[in-house]
Amino acid sequence: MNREVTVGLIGAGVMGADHARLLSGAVAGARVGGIYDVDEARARRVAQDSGARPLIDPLKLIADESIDAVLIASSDPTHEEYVLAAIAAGKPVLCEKPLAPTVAGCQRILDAETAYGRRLVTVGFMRRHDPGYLELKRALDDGDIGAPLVLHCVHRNPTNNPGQPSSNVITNSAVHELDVSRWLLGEEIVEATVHTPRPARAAGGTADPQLLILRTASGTLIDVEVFVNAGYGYEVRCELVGETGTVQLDTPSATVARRGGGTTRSLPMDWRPRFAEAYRAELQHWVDGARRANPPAPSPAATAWDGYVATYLAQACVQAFETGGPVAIELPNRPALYQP
Ligand SMILES: NC(=O)c1ccc[n+]([C@@H]2O[C@H](COP(=O)([O-])OP(=O)(O)OC[C@H]3O[C@@H](n4cnc5c(N)ncnc54)[C@H](O)[C@@H]3O)[C@@H](O)[C@H]2O)c1
Ligand SMILES: O[C@H]1[C@H](O)[C@@H](O)[C@H](O)[C@@H](O)[C@H]1O
Repeated sequence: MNREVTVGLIGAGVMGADHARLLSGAVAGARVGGIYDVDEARARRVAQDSGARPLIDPLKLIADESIDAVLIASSDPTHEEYVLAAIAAGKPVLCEKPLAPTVAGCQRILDAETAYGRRLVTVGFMRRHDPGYLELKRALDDGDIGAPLVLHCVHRNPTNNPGQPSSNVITNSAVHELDVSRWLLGEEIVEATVHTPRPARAAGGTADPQLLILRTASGTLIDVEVFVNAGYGYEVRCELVGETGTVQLDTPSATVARRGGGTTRSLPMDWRPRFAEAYRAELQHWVDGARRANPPAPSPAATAWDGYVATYLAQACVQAFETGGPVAIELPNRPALYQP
């Protein structure tokens, strides 16, 4: 296929609406053809804005002949059913993270894709397309800072479902660091411990913040402070410490104000402005892949295997949170379809 890719979108909430906006105005070679959301009014609104058709049956939308590729941005527990339907229809599918919230759900997706015999699934771990993270990876891979020793990560949201189960802080939020750390370092995480301070009052009973300490196979240590009810803004930090230097993400800010004897860099209040370029690049990369029979390699994009591993690691961290102890992690063998 070398023509325009017609995308079927499932989920028209915050992310679905943003993806529809990008596909319609900032990504070349794609259009949104149909949209489904259980909330019909939302689907209608986003469909109107992007010139798509609102549909009332998600499985028919996925199977529809006019739909070339499927984008899933519905809530976490609904991903599996839609990804499996896209694989059954033989269509490329970009699924927002997490691939599925349980390891068993991710396994069913791996089994279906392996039986299909070709990779169709991409997982929306968009940080792999962020210019800052790409530069960190380049610096490490080119030997600019020597061998990696420690990766410091901070992931803060102003507010995020106060009172949600404490495990969600890991499976829905820290899962980004679990994915991006193994991608950056190019090796697997083999041990996890989770520490919690006194919970923030704004978290409404959720254990938040949480401090994840992870160890990789070669002995690099990763610390992740994830604090999703931090109040003040949306912020993601990352510093990689190597044997001969360090490299750190800068927090992009459109302006710096100087007044009253100080400087102020503004922070966004959610992920969309912070990762705007990452979302755009992720979608462009996915659309380019869907248009060609053989997508360009190597690719930073996360496969179903990466989605499986992220959920596997998240579950190990939940176990570490619940037991208070270190949890040793041994991944199953990577199926042949996902060998590099
Ligand atoms: N990559 C990222 O940075 C990022 C950022 C935010 C959210 N996400 C992920 O994107 C997904 C959507 O998050 P959001 O922030 O847009 O949430 P949201 O609550 O704004 O939107 C979710 C939408 O899914 C719809 N929905 C619920 N059940 C459905 C079903 N069975 N079928 C179809 N639609 C259904 C809801 O009506 C809602 O409109 C989640 O999986 C989330 O984890 C990823
Ligand atoms: O679903 C969102 C999204 O993945 C964001 O990137 C993350 O910062 C939030 O914590 C999470 O709730």
